[in-house]
Amino acid sequence: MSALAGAQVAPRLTVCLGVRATRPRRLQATADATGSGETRAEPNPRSPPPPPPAVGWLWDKKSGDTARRLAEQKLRPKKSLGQNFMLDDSVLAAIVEAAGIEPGDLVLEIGPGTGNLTRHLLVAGALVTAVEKDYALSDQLEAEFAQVPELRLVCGDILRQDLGALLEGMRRHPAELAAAQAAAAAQRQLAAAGAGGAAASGEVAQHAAAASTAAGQQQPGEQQQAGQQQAEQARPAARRKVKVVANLPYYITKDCLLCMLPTGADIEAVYFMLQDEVGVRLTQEDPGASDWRAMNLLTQYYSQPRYLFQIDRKKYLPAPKVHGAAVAFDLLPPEARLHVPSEAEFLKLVKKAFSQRRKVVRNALRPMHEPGEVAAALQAAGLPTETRAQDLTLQQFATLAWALAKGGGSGGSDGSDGSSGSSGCAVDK
Ligand SMILES: C[S@@+](CC[C@H](N)C(=O)[O-])C[C@H]1O[C@@H](n2cnc3c(N)ncnc32)[C@H](O)[C@@H]1O
Repeated sequence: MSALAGAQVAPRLTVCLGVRATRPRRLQATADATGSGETRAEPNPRSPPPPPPAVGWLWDKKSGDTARRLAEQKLRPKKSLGQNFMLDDSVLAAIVEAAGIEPGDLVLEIGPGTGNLTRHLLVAGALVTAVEKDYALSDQLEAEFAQVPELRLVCGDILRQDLGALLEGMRRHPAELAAAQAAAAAQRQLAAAGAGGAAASGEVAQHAAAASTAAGQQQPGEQQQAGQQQAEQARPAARRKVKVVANLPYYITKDCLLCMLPTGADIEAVYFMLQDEVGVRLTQEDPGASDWRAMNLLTQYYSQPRYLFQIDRKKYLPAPKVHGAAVAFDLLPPEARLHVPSEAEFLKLVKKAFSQRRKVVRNALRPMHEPGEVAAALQAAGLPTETRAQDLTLQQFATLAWALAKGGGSGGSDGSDGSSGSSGCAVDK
């Protein structure tokens, strides 16, 4: 049974994890998830068109004013948490547009902060799970979005989450939401039927019970709309991939990428706002530059990175020393990755080759492989024996790995596919 199935209303699910003690989940009653006083699924076909989505009422320019809201709440940006808040709504809108967010999309947001990006995601129709480490901000969000079941808030450190479990929970969200919405609709009907006599309320009560367990039988008009919604949201949920969207605290950029990049089986794409310099470096295609590093190879192995746009540093509060950038990483599912003898050994080989950048590869790979063995493999791969790591493309590294595997070195195939799976930080840092 879903976590919300027993509730007769549509509460927002808050999960508190991390160093602070887990607080009891708060189930807050509301007769109307939109907060507008209207219902979202009117059974009467002559009723006015359906009102805007649940977060519509939250959305206004003023509430998007990050600087004012921080001041009102007496919250100072914390440097230790990489808090550089985005002040420009058009930047947030642009990244949501670039991510192609559509109604029902499952989105993981890292560091929602004041909820400014979160709002854009919700208005685009996403079902958002947001992980915020700052408890002061998290509490604020919790209060503000209490009536918005489309948002699930996790208070904790993204790097300490079990990513696999988090993603699994996100897949259950549409079904839980549909059940909660149906239960809320039933609750409204129950209230409306209060004056309608015992027979009618008996019927509705029966309906409420059914709806609260599995979004079950409903009244005709509502049944159609809720049914459609449920079908759209719940049916493909088991297979639906997640998008990650974040104005990332710069200090966790690399760790977040190491966690997320290998999850192409579960995550479709990652859209990060990060330091411009990092964005430029990670999206360069060819080797040769002094800033071509193991991280470039790893990024290319797991994804197709795309530089989207630069973000002026003055658009952040406080303004950091350097400009930002929006970058997309389209994650490759395991079957679409470059074929290598063993994924784990391949990544070890790349890391080792870059560990002593001044050395040629055949010396840098010691003691993993003897220089003579590497020289022979380089020759077999059609590469000069004086090759340095920063000269090699991903494909050339793969060719070298195959040549070494055939030569029987310790870094060769271990017979496994080396898949790092889809949960947690499986990449060896
Ligand atoms: C750059 S701010 C972005 C805030 C907001 N999304 C915006 O665009 O203005 C980074 C946010 O990530 C939060 N944060 C920092 N470290 C985190 C971590 N390890 N896990 C989750 N959130 C974190 C900060 O508290 C802050 O709210």
